[in-house]
Amino acid sequence: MDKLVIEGGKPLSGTIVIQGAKNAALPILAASMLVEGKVTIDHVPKLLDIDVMLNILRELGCRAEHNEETVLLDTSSAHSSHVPEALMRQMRSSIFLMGPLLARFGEVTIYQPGGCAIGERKIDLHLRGLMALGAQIQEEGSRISCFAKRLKGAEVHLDFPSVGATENIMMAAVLADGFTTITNAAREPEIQDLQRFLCSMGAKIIGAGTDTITIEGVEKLSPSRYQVIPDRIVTGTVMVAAAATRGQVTLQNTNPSHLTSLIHVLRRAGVQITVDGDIIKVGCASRPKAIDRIVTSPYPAFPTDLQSQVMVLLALADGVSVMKETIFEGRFKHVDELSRMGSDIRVDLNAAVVRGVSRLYGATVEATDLRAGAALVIAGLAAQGRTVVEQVHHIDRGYDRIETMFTRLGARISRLSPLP
Ligand SMILES: CC(=O)N[C@H]1[C@@H](OP(=O)(O)OP(=O)(O)OC[C@H]2O[C@@H](n3ccc(=O)[nH]c3=O)[C@H](O)[C@@H]2O)O[C@H](CO)[C@@H](O)[C@@H]1O
Ligand SMILES: C=C(OP(=O)(O)O)C(=O)O
Repeated sequence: MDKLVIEGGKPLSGTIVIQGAKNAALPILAASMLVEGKVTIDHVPKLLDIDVMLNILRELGCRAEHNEETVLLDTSSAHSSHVPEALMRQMRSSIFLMGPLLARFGEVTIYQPGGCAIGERKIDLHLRGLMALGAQIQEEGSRISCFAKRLKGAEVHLDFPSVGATENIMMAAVLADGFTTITNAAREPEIQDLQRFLCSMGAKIIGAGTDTITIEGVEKLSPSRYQVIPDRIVTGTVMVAAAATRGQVTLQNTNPSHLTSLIHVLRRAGVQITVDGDIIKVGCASRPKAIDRIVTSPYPAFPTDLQSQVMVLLALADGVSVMKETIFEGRFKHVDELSRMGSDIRVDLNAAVVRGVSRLYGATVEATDLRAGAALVIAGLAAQGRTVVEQVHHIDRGYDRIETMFTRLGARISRLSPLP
């Protein structure tokens, strides 16, 4: 298992170009199964989760290459609608194959998806959405089989604005007969990106980015070339790292409008942020200020995927902050690890009370999930002394060589891999 070794205490400085968004690229790659032919997707980051998605697509019979940041897919040779359990279990996003395979083949067999242990993460909203479109679903243990000769447009109301369920239902409805309306849909930028990709192939969808999405089913889609949006969570991670190390960083290829809630929080903490087109500049010369209340909620509110990273900044802030996590019940696992580094954080149910300390100290810590791991890297960069972050494979799910990214900004960070 790889480890990251960080010699902390050095302010980050320099310029960085932000990678394409994992959470946009994954559903877009799955949605490519809706079309027969050659699809090109640009700005796809080199990540473990992307490798898993491409392996699943190959297993289904597609040809897939990932050169630099471009994925070339040929879906015309796809012959299977059965995703093997071992691949399903490698990540949560394997669930995105359900809607497209059902729409294309009239049947799909999948298994309960795997992924980081950040909560129970049911898939009931995905299944109920597909049933509303006319799918018959059989569940036997972790195996889930769905059938529908042709899906039929319907009104689907989500009890909770689930990102993945919204995307799965959109993808299934694109080739359904008639109109589908999704109400209480999630509004994340990645959903808008999926709509743009599907429309580039000839789908008829409006409303992504609002809570009502309307899809008019079409007979067939045509292959296209598409570029995914910048990763707002990686952007946010670098912004917080710049602030926590009291550095000065310029981020290129960002979409600041996707980060309004984070920018607001960082400015309240006293971090200087300037925005110019797709460039964000972050600077922090003095100790950040505490923030009395941050609550994670669906977009456009503060994202759960940045909760752990911002907690590191607040752990170093002047005063007491409170962070409430409302999306995933198991997303405070970084707290125990941060306490090894000298933080003072108490968790009470879904709230963390963070008493800022003037300094964190290097320690050996474990990345328990993707964003918890990113938070520990930020803590290591800001801390005095050496930090070793273990279980780096979690971080590799979402960051394209995080050590290279931070080395470019002057950090002293390297990866230790076990000898083969
Ligand atoms: C690949 C991707 O885009 N991942 C993101 C996506 O995950 P994901 O799509 O899995 O997140 P959801 O929005 O679906 O989940 C939010 C909440 O709804 C619950 N739920 C979800 C589906 C369902 O059928 N039943 C149910 O109860 C989940 O357990 C969770 O408590 O949105 C999350 C919330 O912004 C982000 O943290 C993830 O980074
Ligand atoms: C939780 C995340 O991703 P996933 O839904 O793929 O587990 C994340 O990106 O922080």
